[in-house]
Amino acid sequence: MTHPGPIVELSGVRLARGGRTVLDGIDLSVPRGQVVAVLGPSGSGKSTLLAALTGELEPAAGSVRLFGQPMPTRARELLELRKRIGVMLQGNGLLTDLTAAENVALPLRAHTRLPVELIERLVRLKLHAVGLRAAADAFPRELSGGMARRVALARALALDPPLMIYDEPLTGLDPIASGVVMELVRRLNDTLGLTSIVVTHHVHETLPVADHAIVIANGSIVFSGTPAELQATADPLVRQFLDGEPDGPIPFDAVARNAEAA
Ligand SMILES: Nc1ncnc2c1ncn2[C@@H]1O[C@H](COP(=O)(O)OP(=O)(O)OP(=O)(O)O)[C@@H](O)[C@H]1O
Repeated sequence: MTHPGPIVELSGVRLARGGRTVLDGIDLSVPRGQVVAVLGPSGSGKSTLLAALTGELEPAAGSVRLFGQPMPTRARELLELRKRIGVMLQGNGLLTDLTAAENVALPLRAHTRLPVELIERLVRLKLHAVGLRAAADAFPRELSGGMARRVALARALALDPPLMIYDEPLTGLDPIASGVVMELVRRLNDTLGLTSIVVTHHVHETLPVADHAIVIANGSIVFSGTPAELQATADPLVRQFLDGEPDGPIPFDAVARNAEAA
């Protein structure tokens, strides 16, 4: 099921929440093998974009194509497609009364009929891939924040999805753990032949491992280019976001103002 074109392709996409347009005119093409950073300030619509990528939110206009196919609308086809997308959600989402290995085994138990021994072997391989084979029997509370995040990563990889989507993978992590997780995102992408989309406001931790970056703000994509181009941009809107300045073209109370305009 390989195809030569982009893994993800959004064209003229408009996304609305609660009857209000959150993003409009979104064009995005993610070639196979790339790590793409989707950046933007809080409330800019990153989670909304992510929901469109997983088929959870149907665009109000435009088209979303994954693996060269239009996003299915039928529930059954959507479910099949989702098995090909590994999503690591904000926070860990690990079940606290299950061990690391049992957490990683969950998608395999839910979506395959593989024999128990094979599942155990696959789980060991996934934990090894994130450098945590020794932690297989540990419960989430016994792991550091960074280790728990890596277990969540192993679980997202359990079904060998060709596309990985990370939603704020660094929330709550210290700089060292953040570096480890982002290095891992890059290494797994390259060694397993994946394509990765990292949705985050952690610009400085993410750019070093990204091939391409887009910035969303004020309802659209305001920058698209390489990390080096992003660092060098003079665009005041993008600079305000990169430099973390409270005053500038992005209103400080963007969410409240948008709500008023609705
Ligand atoms: N279910 C919803 N109904 C109405 N408005 C919504 C809904 N979900 C999100 N919004 C609005 O859409 C806008 C974008 O929200 P979104 O969560 O996509 O932003 P974000 O960039 O992911 O923010 P954060 O970084 O804080 O998670 C916000 O103004 C938010 O209030």
